[in-house]
Amino acid sequence: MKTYLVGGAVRDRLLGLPPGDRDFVVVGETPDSMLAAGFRPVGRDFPVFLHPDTGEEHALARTERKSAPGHRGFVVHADPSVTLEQDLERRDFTINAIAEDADGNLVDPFGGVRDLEARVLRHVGAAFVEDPLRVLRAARFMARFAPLGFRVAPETMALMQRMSASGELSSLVAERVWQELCKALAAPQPSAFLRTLREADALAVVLPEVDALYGVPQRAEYHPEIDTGAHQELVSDMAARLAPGDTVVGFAALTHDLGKALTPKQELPRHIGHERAGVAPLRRLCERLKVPLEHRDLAIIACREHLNVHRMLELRDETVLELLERCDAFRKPGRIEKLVIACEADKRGRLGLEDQPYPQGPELRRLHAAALAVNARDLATEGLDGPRIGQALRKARIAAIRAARQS
Ligand SMILES: Nc1ccn([C@@H]2O[C@H](COP(=O)(O)OP(=O)(O)OP(=O)(O)O)[C@@H](O)[C@H]2O)c(=O)n1
Repeated sequence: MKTYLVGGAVRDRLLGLPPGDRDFVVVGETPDSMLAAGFRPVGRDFPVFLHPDTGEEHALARTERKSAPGHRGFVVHADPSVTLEQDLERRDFTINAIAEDADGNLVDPFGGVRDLEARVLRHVGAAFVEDPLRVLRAARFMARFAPLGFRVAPETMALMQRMSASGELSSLVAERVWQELCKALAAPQPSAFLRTLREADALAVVLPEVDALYGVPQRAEYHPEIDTGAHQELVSDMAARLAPGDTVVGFAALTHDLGKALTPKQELPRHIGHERAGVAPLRRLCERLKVPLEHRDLAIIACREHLNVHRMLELRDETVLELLERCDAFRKPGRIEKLVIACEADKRGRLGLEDQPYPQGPELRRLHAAALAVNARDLATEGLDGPRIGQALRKARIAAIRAARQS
């Protein structure tokens, strides 16, 4: 059986990055011969099989990689006469179209190694347009590789712009768009995802709520020299630095200021009420992309509460308790930590404040712990019951917060 390692595993090893999943391409086989060799099929539309021992994915060489409406992946036709080169020719980027045989020899007909060395993301050929998701893939590869010095080749960017103009991006299914956004948020530089999509005229199609922040001025005392769009880029990169790989924090950081596109664009914008105004566009985005509940819930809390967290040190004890209650922190303990990191990214994602500490974080955690130390069971043993327990619990928790503040 002629089997080659392809795609991300070869690319990442050549870049000296830690190896991820290994994908293989198999030449000259049919679904029946794969089954006869003990491989297990994956799904119905994909001629992909799992190795009986390693469980690694082996795809039959194919000449079509179209995404079809309603399909999560490709509609493909396996054909044993398809050569390795024909398969590689239909792939997205030259750096993803390098194959390696079992002896470690590279097969690189489209100059992938040269482009890796030159740090260029270049499409392989005309088949690039077969899958509009590739515009988003380019952007998420930039989120990962821009810190290594990568740029998109001008001819590839021109092609991406034509793909955006064709209107095909709006046919992408939500799950595929969300998956690329998530991979970008898990990468070291999510801002490169946003910038690449903007340059390709695609951000307004796939994330119009995020795109709407560009051109909206920031509050003068923050950084008047950049707009709200640039602020969300800085905040997203800071979140990736503070919580690497945490897409729940990353999504909250990205979307916390969506309301600023809706608050009046005065000469000295103060964006009063943007934290409440942002919830509606955020919910719309989450519904459209079928964002998982964990991501959605934290993003809504961060959107609504980020100003309260910033003001935390000045808040009254009652207001601190309300903030903690609104965060649902008593039921989901990890959430307060993530909220604090998203808010810290907001604060430190401002020019000149990158290395400043964020005292609200440790303080909020400390008060949260003090409030949590009081529980309803303690009060029940004091003979209280029913609605009076709720009131007493509130009072006792406010007292605990007050005591912790003074200690
Ligand atoms: N729309 C797509 C999706 C995938 N591929 C090809 O299939 C390979 C595997 O895809 P995937 O696992 O999504 O990406 P990787 O490149 O492996 O990157 P990573 O694992 O880092 O996500 C890619 O390298 C690329 O050659 C493609 O050409 N077009």
